[in-house]
Amino acid sequence: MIIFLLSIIIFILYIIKFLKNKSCCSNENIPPPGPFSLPFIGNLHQLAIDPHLAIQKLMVKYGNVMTVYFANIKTVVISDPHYLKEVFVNQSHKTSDRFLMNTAKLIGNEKDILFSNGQYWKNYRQILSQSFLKLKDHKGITEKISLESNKLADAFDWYATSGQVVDPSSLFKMFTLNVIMQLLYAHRSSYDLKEQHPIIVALKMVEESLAVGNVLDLFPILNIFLKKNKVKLMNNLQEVWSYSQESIKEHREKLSKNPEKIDDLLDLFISEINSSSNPEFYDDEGLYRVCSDLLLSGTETSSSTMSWLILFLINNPNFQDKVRTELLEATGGKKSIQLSEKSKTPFFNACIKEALRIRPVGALSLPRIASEDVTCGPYTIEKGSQILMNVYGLAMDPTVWEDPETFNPYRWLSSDISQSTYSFIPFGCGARVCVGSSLARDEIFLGVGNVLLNYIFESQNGKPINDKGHFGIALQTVDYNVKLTKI
Ligand code: HEM
Repeated sequence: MIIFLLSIIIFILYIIKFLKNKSCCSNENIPPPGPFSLPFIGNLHQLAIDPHLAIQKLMVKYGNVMTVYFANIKTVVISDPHYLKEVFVNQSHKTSDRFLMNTAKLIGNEKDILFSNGQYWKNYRQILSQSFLKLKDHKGITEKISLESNKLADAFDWYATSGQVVDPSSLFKMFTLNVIMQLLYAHRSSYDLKEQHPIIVALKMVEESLAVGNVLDLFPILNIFLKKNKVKLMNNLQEVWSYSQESIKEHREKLSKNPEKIDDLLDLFISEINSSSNPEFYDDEGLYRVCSDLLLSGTETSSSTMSWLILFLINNPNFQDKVRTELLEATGGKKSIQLSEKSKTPFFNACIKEALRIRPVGALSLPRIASEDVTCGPYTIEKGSQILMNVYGLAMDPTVWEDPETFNPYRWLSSDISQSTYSFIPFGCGARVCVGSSLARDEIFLGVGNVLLNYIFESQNGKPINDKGHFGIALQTVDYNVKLTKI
Protein backbone atom coordinates (compact mmCIF):
# COMPACT_ATOMS: atom_id res chain seq x y z
CA MET A 1 0.00 0.00 0.00
CA ILE A 2 2.77 2.45 1.03
CA ILE A 3 4.69 1.67 -2.14
CA PHE A 4 1.54 2.25 -4.18
CA LEU A 5 0.92 5.64 -2.52
CA LEU A 6 4.56 6.66 -2.96
CA SER A 7 4.40 5.74 -6.65
CA ILE A 8 1.28 7.91 -7.09
CA ILE A 9 2.97 10.86 -5.31
CA ILE A 10 6.11 10.51 -7.44
CA PHE A 11 4.01 10.30 -10.59
CA ILE A 12 2.06 13.47 -9.66
CA LEU A 13 5.27 15.35 -8.82
CA TYR A 14 6.70 14.22 -12.12
CA ILE A 15 3.70 15.60 -14.03
CA ILE A 16 3.76 18.90 -12.07
CA LYS A 17 7.46 19.30 -12.77
CA PHE A 18 6.94 18.52 -16.46
CA LEU A 19 4.07 21.03 -16.77
CA LYS A 20 5.98 23.68 -14.82
CA ASN A 21 9.00 23.31 -17.09
CA LYS A 22 6.75 23.59 -20.13
CA SER A 23 4.76 26.58 -18.96
CA CYS A 24 7.51 28.74 -17.47
CA CYS A 25 8.83 30.12 -20.68
CA SER A 26 7.42 32.29 -23.38
CA ASN A 27 9.34 32.52 -26.63
CA GLU A 28 11.51 35.42 -25.51
CA ASN A 29 12.11 33.83 -22.10
CA ILE A 30 14.05 30.73 -23.03
CA PRO A 31 15.91 29.00 -20.18
CA PRO A 32 19.34 27.49 -20.90
CA PRO A 33 19.03 23.86 -22.01
CA GLY A 34 19.95 20.95 -19.77
CA PRO A 35 19.46 17.27 -19.06
CA PHE A 36 16.08 15.95 -17.93
CA SER A 37 15.77 16.10 -14.15
CA LEU A 38 14.05 13.63 -11.84
CA PRO A 39 11.62 14.50 -9.02
CA PHE A 40 13.30 14.93 -5.57
CA ILE A 41 16.87 14.39 -6.75
CA GLY A 42 16.92 16.52 -9.90
CA ASN A 43 20.22 15.70 -11.65
CA LEU A 44 22.05 14.59 -8.50
CA HIS A 45 22.45 11.07 -9.93
CA GLN A 46 24.60 12.69 -12.63
CA LEU A 47 26.34 15.31 -10.47
CA ALA A 48 26.91 13.88 -6.99
CA ILE A 49 30.49 12.65 -7.46
CA ASP A 50 33.07 15.11 -8.76
CA PRO A 51 30.49 17.59 -10.10
CA HIS A 52 33.16 19.59 -11.98
CA LEU A 53 33.92 16.54 -14.15
CA ALA A 54 30.25 15.56 -14.51
CA ILE A 55 29.46 19.09 -15.73
CA GLN A 56 32.28 18.80 -18.31
CA LYS A 57 30.57 15.72 -19.76
CA LEU A 58 27.11 17.34 -19.80
CA MET A 59 28.52 20.48 -21.46
CA VAL A 60 29.45 18.46 -24.54
CA LYS A 61 25.74 17.84 -25.13
CA TYR A 62 24.09 20.98 -23.71
CA GLY A 63 26.67 23.71 -24.31
CA ASN A 64 28.35 26.50 -22.35
CA VAL A 65 25.22 27.69 -20.54
CA MET A 66 23.28 24.87 -19.02
CA THR A 67 20.46 24.27 -16.55
CA VAL A 68 20.83 21.45 -14.02
CA TYR A 69 19.01 20.68 -10.79
CA PHE A 70 20.78 20.00 -7.48
CA ALA A 71 17.79 18.21 -5.89
CA ASN A 72 15.07 20.86 -6.46
CA ILE A 73 17.50 23.79 -6.79
CA LYS A 74 17.39 25.17 -10.31
CA THR A 75 20.99 25.97 -11.23
CA VAL A 76 22.51 27.60 -14.28
CA VAL A 77 26.18 26.76 -14.94
CA ILE A 78 28.09 29.26 -17.09
CA SER A 79 31.23 28.08 -18.88
CA ASP A 80 31.64 30.81 -21.50
CA PRO A 81 33.89 33.85 -20.85
CA HIS A 82 31.63 36.28 -22.77
CA TYR A 83 28.49 35.17 -20.94
CA LEU A 84 30.34 35.39 -17.60
CA LYS A 85 31.09 39.04 -18.32
CA GLU A 86 27.53 39.68 -19.48
CA VAL A 87 26.03 38.08 -16.36
CA PHE A 88 28.45 38.93 -13.51
CA VAL A 89 29.86 42.24 -14.68
CA ASN A 90 27.33 43.93 -17.00
CA GLN A 91 24.36 42.80 -14.86
CA SER A 92 26.19 42.82 -11.56
CA HIS A 93 23.23 44.53 -9.81
CA LYS A 94 21.17 41.35 -10.44
CA THR A 95 23.85 38.74 -9.71
CA SER A 96 25.92 39.96 -6.73
CA ASP A 97 23.91 38.15 -4.07
CA ARG A 98 24.94 34.75 -2.76
CA PHE A 99 22.59 31.78 -3.00
CA LEU A 100 22.17 30.98 0.69
CA MET A 101 21.61 27.42 1.84
CA ASN A 102 20.80 26.58 5.46
CA THR A 103 24.41 25.89 6.47
CA ALA A 104 25.53 29.22 5.01
CA LYS A 105 22.83 30.96 7.07
CA LEU A 106 24.02 29.17 10.23
CA ILE A 107 27.60 30.28 9.64
CA GLY A 108 26.92 33.85 8.61
CA ASN A 109 23.49 34.66 10.06
CA GLU A 110 23.47 37.01 7.02
CA LYS A 111 25.84 39.23 9.02
CA ASP A 112 29.24 38.30 7.62
CA ILE A 113 30.91 38.71 4.21
CA LEU A 114 30.90 35.28 2.61
CA PHE A 115 27.19 34.68 3.23
CA SER A 116 25.42 38.03 3.51
CA ASN A 117 23.74 40.16 0.87
CA GLY A 118 22.54 43.71 0.19
CA GLN A 119 23.71 46.78 2.06
CA TYR A 120 25.05 44.74 4.99
CA TRP A 121 27.46 42.85 2.69
CA LYS A 122 28.39 46.05 0.79
CA ASN A 123 29.43 47.90 3.96
CA TYR A 124 31.47 45.02 5.42
CA ARG A 125 33.05 44.16 2.06
CA GLN A 126 34.17 47.76 1.59
CA ILE A 127 35.88 47.88 4.99
CA LEU A 128 37.52 44.46 4.52
CA SER A 129 38.79 45.32 1.01
CA GLN A 130 40.32 48.58 2.31
CA SER A 131 41.96 46.64 5.16
CA PHE A 132 43.47 44.10 2.73
CA LEU A 133 44.79 46.95 0.53
CA LYS A 134 46.49 48.55 3.51
CA LEU A 135 47.81 45.16 4.65
CA LYS A 136 49.83 44.91 1.43
CA ASP A 137 51.76 48.09 2.27
CA HIS A 138 52.24 47.34 5.96
CA LYS A 139 55.83 46.14 6.26
CA GLY A 140 55.47 44.76 9.79
CA ILE A 141 52.52 42.53 8.86
CA THR A 142 53.95 41.21 5.57
CA GLU A 143 57.16 40.46 7.50
CA LYS A 144 55.13 38.12 9.76
CA ILE A 145 53.98 36.12 6.72
CA SER A 146 57.55 35.91 5.54
CA LEU A 147 58.75 34.66 8.95
CA GLU A 148 55.94 32.08 9.04
CA SER A 149 57.12 30.71 5.68
CA ASN A 150 60.59 30.19 7.18
CA LYS A 151 58.95 28.26 10.05
CA LEU A 152 57.12 26.14 7.46
CA ALA A 153 60.45 25.25 5.83
CA ASP A 154 61.86 24.34 9.29
CA ALA A 155 58.83 22.10 9.94
CA PHE A 156 59.89 19.86 7.03
CA ASP A 157 63.42 19.53 8.46
CA TRP A 158 62.75 16.61 10.81
CA TYR A 159 61.27 14.54 7.95
CA ALA A 160 64.22 15.31 5.68
CA THR A 161 66.83 14.39 8.27
CA SER A 162 65.02 11.29 9.61
CA GLY A 163 64.14 10.01 6.14
CA GLN A 164 60.44 9.74 7.13
CA VAL A 165 57.85 10.46 4.46
CA VAL A 166 55.33 13.24 5.13
CA ASP A 167 52.02 14.43 3.72
CA PRO A 168 52.91 18.05 2.76
CA SER A 169 49.23 19.11 2.72
CA SER A 170 48.97 18.87 6.52
CA LEU A 171 51.95 21.22 7.00
CA PHE A 172 50.70 23.63 4.30
CA LYS A 173 47.36 23.76 6.12
CA MET A 174 49.15 24.63 9.39
CA PHE A 175 51.04 27.36 7.55
CA THR A 176 47.93 29.05 6.10
CA LEU A 177 46.11 28.68 9.45
CA ASN A 178 49.05 30.27 11.25
CA VAL A 179 49.07 33.19 8.81
CA ILE A 180 45.35 33.94 9.38
CA MET A 181 45.63 33.35 13.14
CA GLN A 182 48.43 35.89 13.35
CA LEU A 183 46.42 38.35 11.26
CA LEU A 184 43.39 38.02 13.54
CA TYR A 185 44.56 36.94 16.98
CA ALA A 186 48.32 37.64 17.08
CA HIS A 187 48.70 33.93 17.98
CA ARG A 188 50.14 30.95 16.16
CA SER A 189 50.27 27.21 16.67
CA SER A 190 53.09 24.66 16.69
CA TYR A 191 53.62 22.59 13.51
CA ASP A 192 53.63 19.50 15.71
CA LEU A 193 50.43 17.85 14.54
CA LYS A 194 49.87 16.40 18.04
CA GLU A 195 49.88 19.80 19.79
CA GLN A 196 47.30 21.80 17.90
CA HIS A 197 45.75 25.05 18.99
CA PRO A 198 42.06 24.64 20.11
CA ILE A 199 40.92 26.95 17.29
CA ILE A 200 42.50 24.66 14.72
CA VAL A 201 40.81 21.62 16.23
CA ALA A 202 37.44 23.45 16.19
CA LEU A 203 37.92 24.60 12.62
CA LYS A 204 38.72 21.09 11.41
CA MET A 205 35.46 19.90 13.00
CA VAL A 206 33.56 22.72 11.27
CA GLU A 207 35.04 21.65 7.92
CA GLU A 208 34.05 18.03 8.58
CA SER A 209 30.47 19.07 9.38
CA LEU A 210 30.33 21.23 6.27
CA ALA A 211 31.05 18.24 4.07
CA VAL A 212 27.94 16.54 5.53
CA GLY A 213 26.07 19.87 5.60
CA ASN A 214 25.75 19.86 1.82
CA VAL A 215 23.44 16.85 1.93
CA LEU A 216 21.31 18.48 4.64
CA ASP A 217 21.02 21.64 2.58
CA LEU A 218 19.65 19.70 -0.37
CA PHE A 219 17.35 17.46 1.66
CA PRO A 220 16.32 19.37 4.83
CA ILE A 221 14.10 16.43 5.80
CA LEU A 222 17.29 14.50 6.73
CA ASN A 223 17.83 16.99 9.58
CA ILE A 224 15.67 14.72 11.71
CA PHE A 225 18.29 11.96 11.40
CA LEU A 226 21.41 14.13 11.34
CA LYS A 227 20.64 16.50 14.21
CA LYS A 228 23.94 15.58 15.85
CA ASN A 229 25.85 17.06 12.93
CA LYS A 230 24.15 20.42 13.31
CA VAL A 231 24.88 20.48 17.05
CA LYS A 232 28.55 19.62 16.38
CA LEU A 233 28.79 22.38 13.76
CA MET A 234 27.23 24.99 16.08
CA ASN A 235 29.42 23.99 19.07
CA ASN A 236 32.60 24.28 17.08
CA LEU A 237 31.56 27.52 15.40
CA GLN A 238 30.72 28.88 18.85
CA GLU A 239 34.27 28.08 19.96
CA VAL A 240 35.73 30.03 17.01
CA TRP A 241 33.31 32.94 17.62
CA SER A 242 34.08 33.14 21.37
CA TYR A 243 37.80 33.13 20.69
CA SER A 244 37.32 35.87 18.08
CA GLN A 245 35.17 37.96 20.46
CA GLU A 246 37.97 37.88 23.04
CA SER A 247 40.47 39.00 20.43
CA ILE A 248 38.15 41.79 19.16
CA LYS A 249 37.80 43.09 22.74
CA GLU A 250 41.58 43.14 23.24
CA HIS A 251 42.18 44.82 19.87
CA ARG A 252 39.51 47.50 20.53
CA GLU A 253 41.01 48.24 23.96
CA LYS A 254 44.52 48.54 22.57
CA LEU A 255 43.42 50.83 19.71
CA SER A 256 41.38 53.07 22.05
CA LYS A 257 44.62 53.76 23.97
CA ASN A 258 46.87 53.99 20.93
CA PRO A 259 45.05 54.31 17.57
CA GLU A 260 48.34 54.40 15.65
CA LYS A 261 49.49 50.97 16.86
CA ILE A 262 48.51 48.74 13.94
CA ASP A 263 49.94 45.23 14.32
CA ASP A 264 47.62 42.99 12.29
CA LEU A 265 44.62 42.74 9.95
CA LEU A 266 42.10 42.96 12.79
CA ASP A 267 43.69 46.27 13.89
CA LEU A 268 43.39 47.54 10.31
CA PHE A 269 39.76 46.39 10.14
CA ILE A 270 38.79 48.03 13.45
CA SER A 271 40.57 51.28 12.65
CA GLU A 272 38.83 51.41 9.21
CA ILE A 273 35.52 51.01 11.07
CA ASN A 274 36.45 53.72 13.58
CA SER A 275 37.22 56.18 10.80
CA SER A 276 34.13 55.30 8.72
CA SER A 277 31.10 57.60 8.57
CA ASN A 278 28.91 55.18 10.59
CA PRO A 279 31.09 53.10 12.97
CA GLU A 280 28.05 52.00 15.03
CA PHE A 281 26.84 49.94 12.02
CA TYR A 282 29.70 47.45 12.53
CA ASP A 283 28.79 45.53 15.68
CA ASP A 284 30.78 42.75 17.34
CA GLU A 285 28.58 40.06 15.78
CA GLY A 286 29.55 41.17 12.27
CA LEU A 287 33.20 41.30 13.31
CA TYR A 288 33.41 37.84 14.86
CA ARG A 289 31.55 36.32 11.91
CA VAL A 290 34.02 37.96 9.51
CA CYS A 291 36.87 36.38 11.54
CA SER A 292 35.39 32.89 11.08
CA ASP A 293 34.82 33.67 7.37
CA LEU A 294 38.51 34.40 6.92
CA LEU A 295 39.49 31.18 8.68
CA LEU A 296 37.05 29.20 6.54
CA SER A 297 37.70 30.85 3.18
CA GLY A 298 41.38 31.67 3.53
CA THR A 299 43.07 28.50 4.78
CA GLU A 300 41.98 25.35 2.88
CA THR A 301 41.92 27.28 -0.43
CA SER A 302 45.51 28.52 -0.26
CA SER A 303 46.94 25.35 1.30
CA SER A 304 45.23 23.09 -1.29
CA THR A 305 46.69 25.24 -4.09
CA MET A 306 50.15 24.80 -2.51
CA SER A 307 49.59 21.02 -2.43
CA TRP A 308 48.61 21.04 -6.11
CA LEU A 309 51.66 23.08 -7.04
CA ILE A 310 54.07 20.73 -5.22
CA LEU A 311 52.29 17.70 -6.75
CA PHE A 312 52.75 19.00 -10.31
CA LEU A 313 56.40 19.93 -9.57
CA ILE A 314 57.02 16.37 -8.30
CA ASN A 315 55.41 14.94 -11.43
CA ASN A 316 57.52 17.31 -13.57
CA PRO A 317 60.99 17.15 -11.93
CA ASN A 318 62.57 19.27 -14.69
CA PHE A 319 60.25 22.14 -13.79
CA GLN A 320 61.08 21.64 -10.08
CA ASP A 321 64.83 21.93 -10.84
CA LYS A 322 64.26 24.98 -13.01
CA VAL A 323 62.22 26.73 -10.28
CA ARG A 324 64.90 25.98 -7.66
CA THR A 325 67.71 27.30 -9.87
CA GLU A 326 65.70 30.46 -10.52
CA LEU A 327 64.93 30.94 -6.81
CA LEU A 328 68.58 30.46 -5.81
CA GLU A 329 69.66 33.03 -8.42
CA ALA A 330 67.01 35.48 -7.18
CA THR A 331 68.12 35.18 -3.53
CA GLY A 332 71.84 35.13 -4.36
CA GLY A 333 72.14 31.62 -2.89
CA LYS A 334 70.21 32.34 0.35
CA LYS A 335 67.68 29.68 1.45
CA SER A 336 64.90 32.17 2.05
CA ILE A 337 62.95 34.24 -0.50
CA GLN A 338 61.32 37.65 0.04
CA LEU A 339 58.24 39.14 -1.63
CA SER A 340 60.44 41.94 -2.99
CA GLU A 341 62.23 39.28 -5.09
CA LYS A 342 59.04 38.22 -6.94
CA SER A 343 59.96 40.10 -10.11
CA LYS A 344 63.14 37.98 -10.40
CA THR A 345 61.23 34.65 -10.57
CA PRO A 346 59.06 34.70 -13.75
CA PHE A 347 59.16 30.92 -14.21
CA PHE A 348 58.10 30.20 -10.61
CA ASN A 349 55.33 32.83 -10.92
CA ALA A 350 54.16 31.07 -14.11
CA CYS A 351 54.08 27.72 -12.24
CA ILE A 352 51.85 29.28 -9.54
CA LYS A 353 49.45 30.60 -12.20
CA GLU A 354 49.45 27.24 -13.97
CA ALA A 355 48.55 25.41 -10.71
CA LEU A 356 45.69 27.87 -10.16
CA ARG A 357 44.51 27.21 -13.73
CA ILE A 358 44.81 23.45 -14.01
CA ARG A 359 43.30 22.64 -10.58
CA PRO A 360 41.30 25.66 -9.37
CA VAL A 361 40.33 24.77 -5.80
CA GLY A 362 37.08 26.75 -6.17
CA ALA A 363 36.20 24.72 -9.28
CA LEU A 364 32.61 26.02 -9.41
CA SER A 365 33.28 29.19 -7.38
CA LEU A 366 30.75 30.13 -4.69
CA PRO A 367 27.08 30.12 -5.76
CA ARG A 368 25.28 33.36 -6.62
CA ILE A 369 21.54 33.91 -7.04
CA ALA A 370 19.67 35.75 -9.79
CA SER A 371 17.83 38.40 -7.78
CA GLU A 372 15.88 39.31 -10.98
CA ASP A 373 15.58 37.68 -14.41
CA VAL A 374 19.04 37.85 -16.02
CA THR A 375 19.86 37.84 -19.73
CA CYS A 376 22.56 35.42 -20.81
CA GLY A 377 23.10 35.46 -24.60
CA PRO A 378 19.89 34.07 -26.16
CA TYR A 379 18.68 32.74 -22.78
CA THR A 380 17.01 34.07 -19.65
CA ILE A 381 18.14 32.97 -16.20
CA GLU A 382 14.97 32.95 -14.14
CA LYS A 383 14.81 35.01 -10.93
CA GLY A 384 15.68 32.82 -7.90
CA SER A 385 17.97 30.44 -9.81
CA GLN A 386 21.33 29.50 -8.39
CA ILE A 387 24.17 30.53 -10.76
CA LEU A 388 27.57 28.81 -10.83
CA MET A 389 30.74 29.93 -12.63
CA ASN A 390 32.42 26.91 -14.20
CA VAL A 391 35.95 27.96 -13.24
CA TYR A 392 37.30 24.49 -14.01
CA GLY A 393 35.49 24.16 -17.36
CA LEU A 394 36.81 27.56 -18.51
CA ALA A 395 40.36 26.44 -17.72
CA MET A 396 39.88 23.21 -19.69
CA ASP A 397 38.49 24.80 -22.86
CA PRO A 398 40.69 23.50 -25.73
CA THR A 399 39.67 26.43 -27.96
CA VAL A 400 41.34 28.77 -25.48
CA TRP A 401 44.13 26.66 -23.94
CA GLU A 402 46.41 24.45 -26.01
CA ASP A 403 46.49 20.97 -24.47
CA PRO A 404 44.61 22.16 -21.36
CA GLU A 405 45.18 18.98 -19.27
CA THR A 406 48.97 19.42 -19.43
CA PHE A 407 50.78 21.35 -16.68
CA ASN A 408 52.68 23.79 -18.87
CA PRO A 409 53.98 26.93 -17.15
CA TYR A 410 55.50 28.12 -20.44
CA ARG A 411 52.01 29.04 -21.69
CA TRP A 412 52.13 32.01 -19.29
CA LEU A 413 55.52 33.18 -20.55
CA SER A 414 54.70 33.21 -24.24
CA SER A 415 54.20 36.70 -25.66
CA ASP A 416 51.14 35.68 -27.70
CA ILE A 417 48.99 34.68 -24.72
CA SER A 418 45.68 36.14 -25.80
CA GLN A 419 42.88 34.44 -23.87
CA SER A 420 40.08 36.55 -22.38
CA THR A 421 40.46 37.57 -18.72
CA TYR A 422 37.28 35.61 -17.99
CA SER A 423 38.86 32.32 -19.12
CA PHE A 424 41.09 32.33 -16.03
CA ILE A 425 39.07 33.14 -12.91
CA PRO A 426 40.40 31.03 -9.99
CA PHE A 427 39.31 33.82 -7.62
CA GLY A 428 35.86 34.32 -9.20
CA CYS A 429 34.85 37.55 -10.92
CA GLY A 430 32.63 40.62 -10.60
CA ALA A 431 31.55 42.36 -7.41
CA ARG A 432 32.20 39.38 -5.13
CA VAL A 433 35.62 38.38 -6.46
CA CYS A 434 37.84 36.95 -3.70
CA VAL A 435 39.07 39.67 -1.31
CA GLY A 436 42.06 37.58 -0.20
CA SER A 437 43.57 36.84 -3.65
CA SER A 438 46.64 38.97 -3.14
CA LEU A 439 47.33 37.47 0.30
CA ALA A 440 46.82 33.98 -1.17
CA ARG A 441 49.32 34.63 -3.98
CA ASP A 442 51.89 35.93 -1.46
CA GLU A 443 51.40 32.90 0.82
CA ILE A 444 51.87 30.47 -2.09
CA PHE A 445 54.95 32.33 -3.33
CA LEU A 446 56.63 32.48 0.09
CA GLY A 447 55.50 29.10 1.42
CA VAL A 448 56.30 26.97 -1.64
CA GLY A 449 59.31 29.15 -2.58
CA ASN A 450 60.96 28.59 0.79
CA VAL A 451 60.41 24.84 0.93
CA LEU A 452 61.78 24.42 -2.61
CA LEU A 453 64.88 26.39 -1.65
CA ASN A 454 65.54 23.92 1.15
CA TYR A 455 64.37 20.50 -0.07
CA ILE A 456 64.04 18.34 -3.19
CA PHE A 457 60.53 16.81 -3.30
CA GLU A 458 59.89 13.33 -4.69
CA SER A 459 56.93 10.98 -4.50
CA GLN A 460 57.11 8.15 -1.94
CA ASN A 461 57.49 5.41 -4.57
CA GLY A 462 59.21 7.43 -7.28
CA LYS A 463 56.11 7.22 -9.52
CA PRO A 464 53.92 10.17 -10.63
CA ILE A 465 51.19 11.05 -8.11
CA ASN A 466 47.50 10.86 -9.08
CA ASP A 467 46.77 14.38 -10.35
CA LYS A 468 42.98 14.11 -10.67
CA GLY A 469 42.16 14.82 -7.01
CA HIS A 470 38.65 14.82 -5.58
CA PHE A 471 35.89 17.30 -4.88
CA GLY A 472 35.51 17.88 -1.12
CA ILE A 473 34.94 21.30 0.43
CA ALA A 474 37.34 22.36 -2.35
CA LEU A 475 38.97 20.63 -5.34
CA GLN A 476 41.66 18.85 -3.32
CA THR A 477 44.56 16.50 -4.07
CA VAL A 478 44.28 12.89 -3.03
CA ASP A 479 46.38 12.25 0.12
CA TYR A 480 49.99 11.79 -0.90
CA ASN A 481 53.33 11.40 0.89
CA VAL A 482 56.65 12.87 -0.17
CA LYS A 483 60.30 11.96 0.33
CA LEU A 484 62.54 14.93 1.03
CA THR A 485 66.23 15.50 0.39
CA LYS A 486 67.77 18.45 2.21
CA ILE A 487 69.82 20.78 0.00
C1 HEM B 1 44.21 30.13 -3.62
C2 HEM B 1 43.45 30.65 -2.67
C3 HEM B 1 42.05 31.14 -2.86
C4 HEM B 1 41.14 30.86 -3.85
C5 HEM B 1 41.34 29.97 -5.07
C6 HEM B 1 39.92 31.59 -3.53
C7 HEM B 1 38.78 31.58 -4.30
C8 HEM B 1 37.64 32.30 -4.03
C9 HEM B 1 36.45 32.30 -4.84
C10 HEM B 1 36.28 31.50 -6.13
C11 HEM B 1 35.54 33.12 -4.25
C12 HEM B 1 34.12 33.43 -4.76
C13 HEM B 1 34.21 34.63 -5.67
C14 HEM B 1 32.95 35.00 -6.39
O1 HEM B 1 31.82 34.77 -5.91
O2 HEM B 1 33.07 35.54 -7.51
C15 HEM B 1 36.15 33.63 -3.05
C16 HEM B 1 35.52 34.51 -2.17
C17 HEM B 1 36.10 34.93 -1.00
N1 HEM B 1 37.38 34.69 -0.56
FE1 HEM B 1 38.79 33.58 -1.49
N2 HEM B 1 40.11 32.28 -2.36
C18 HEM B 1 41.39 32.04 -1.91
C19 HEM B 1 42.00 32.56 -0.78
C20 HEM B 1 41.40 33.44 0.09
C21 HEM B 1 42.05 34.04 1.24
C22 HEM B 1 43.51 33.83 1.63
C23 HEM B 1 41.10 34.80 1.87
C24 HEM B 1 41.22 35.65 3.11
C25 HEM B 1 42.03 35.47 4.08
C26 HEM B 1 39.87 34.69 1.11
C27 HEM B 1 38.69 35.31 1.44
C28 HEM B 1 37.54 35.30 0.67
C29 HEM B 1 36.30 35.97 1.05
C30 HEM B 1 36.04 36.74 2.33
C31 HEM B 1 35.40 35.76 -0.01
C32 HEM B 1 33.96 36.25 -0.10
C33 HEM B 1 33.89 37.55 -0.86
C34 HEM B 1 32.47 38.08 -0.97
O3 HEM B 1 31.52 37.31 -0.90
O4 HEM B 1 32.32 39.30 -1.15
N3 HEM B 1 40.09 33.85 0.04
N4 HEM B 1 37.43 33.13 -2.94
